[in-house]
Amino acid sequence: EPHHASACDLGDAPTAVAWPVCPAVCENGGCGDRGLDAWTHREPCLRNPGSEQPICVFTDISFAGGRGISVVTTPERARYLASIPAFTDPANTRVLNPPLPGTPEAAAPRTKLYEIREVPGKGMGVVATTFIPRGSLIMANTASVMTDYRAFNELTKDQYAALQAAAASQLPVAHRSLVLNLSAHDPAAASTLPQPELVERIMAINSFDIDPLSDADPERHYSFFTLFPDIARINHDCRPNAEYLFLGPSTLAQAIHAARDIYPGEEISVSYLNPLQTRAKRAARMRETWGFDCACQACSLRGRLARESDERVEAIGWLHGELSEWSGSRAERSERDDLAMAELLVALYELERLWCLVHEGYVLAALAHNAAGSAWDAMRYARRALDWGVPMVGEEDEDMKEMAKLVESPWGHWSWRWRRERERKRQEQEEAMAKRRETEKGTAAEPGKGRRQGTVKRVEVPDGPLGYEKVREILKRNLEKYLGS
Ligand SMILES: C[S@@+](CC[C@H](N)C(=O)[O-])C[C@H]1O[C@@H](n2cnc3c(N)ncnc32)[C@H](O)[C@@H]1O
Repeated sequence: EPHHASACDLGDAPTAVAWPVCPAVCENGGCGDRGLDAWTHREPCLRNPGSEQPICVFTDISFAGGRGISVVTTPERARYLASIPAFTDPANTRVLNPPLPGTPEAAAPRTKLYEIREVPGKGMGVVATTFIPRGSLIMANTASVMTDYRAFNELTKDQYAALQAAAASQLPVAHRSLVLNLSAHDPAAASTLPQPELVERIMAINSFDIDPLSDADPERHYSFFTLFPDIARINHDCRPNAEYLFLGPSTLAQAIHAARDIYPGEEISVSYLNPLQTRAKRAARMRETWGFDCACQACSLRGRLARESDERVEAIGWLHGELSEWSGSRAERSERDDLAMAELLVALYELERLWCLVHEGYVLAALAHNAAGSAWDAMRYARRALDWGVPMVGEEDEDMKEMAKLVESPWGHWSWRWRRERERKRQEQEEAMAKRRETEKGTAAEPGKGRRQGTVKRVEVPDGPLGYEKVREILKRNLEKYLGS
């Protein structure tokens, strides 16, 4: 049962519906709380019995240069959100978004990278109008409507749909119409469905899972279902030419970067699902979660070409797993095998046209080269990993940070001559143990004895042809295991 009580001091902002307001927001110091004052609207609120906190709609119409944002969440989280740089430093978000349709900014002349228009068989889509080089920022959007997963867990569907509708309706008018015009699959939906149902549908079709609070969040990793309305016009492709990247608490924005060079007239695409799955798995997932059949080039391959693509996807998965492993099983393999596997991995990403993921191959190739003591090759791959990877996953990504360190000094990186170092440490440990045993026996160790005296056992690198054959053999063995045939 939602609480029915009088409103807190919430101003006279228009909402689409008359709302019961939960007094807990005020009782707990909410309305007088400076953290919550940052929000221009703090209603409506709903709370079911057993829930610790109400869930309310918090809107800040001044966010991102007057574009606005609405968040369906608890007062505690709203207070926290209001303290992050996206809110406290307005300069961060002022010029991030494309101008809102119908505003004077939209009419002003400017260089456009894309247009939003009908794409046959897909509804609306985003099409490049100029050459967009790989790595370029294509567009960015601050969040419009964010729904805390807590709302899905603690409220009924009718309740959270009502809050989401209020969230959309409290946005400034040009922004609100941008949101309400998004795809609801059925063009008649906007005029036939009640507002809560329409907004719920728009949110379901167009939103991303975002974790904006990350480490600083007291409850950590609580996701928000988040709408970025311009980005929401980008259609899916299993081999996309662009990738999305959440820019974090500094802006609460999502960015789209080109994963490869994009030419005028090409549709800009992202992948809605993990592209590293076989065609059948991708198709099943697409049907199940999105309700449409993907007709992208990779999904339209036939016969042998389709089988080869699936095999490459499986091989990428296996090679990636093996080359990410830094333990005993890797030590059993030779450095040469690692290098051949890394080269193969990079080639497979390229053949599969997985431009949004190829940096992962470069990362593993850089580490494999460094582990084999080949510093310059390692640096070359690490540079490529950064060049391709940073626009896709950001500088703060752990792999990218690792590559930045490797580029600076391959020799000081943990992966440098990994097998040899591992063996040296193992020997040192053995010698220390032996010495301890000696001492325990009461036999005084002679000076210098038991210490390492340049006796590092080098790992043997087998001679003979560097084996593509051998890698094929390993691959085949493991793929059989993996594929079961
Ligand atoms: C986030 S929206 C993308 C923009 C949408 N086309 C529009 O008109 O606003 C997602 C919806 O677009 C359509 N869509 C996206 N990618 C598609 C594709 N590759 N083929 C067919 N329809 C697609 C589906 O209806 C999907 O539910």
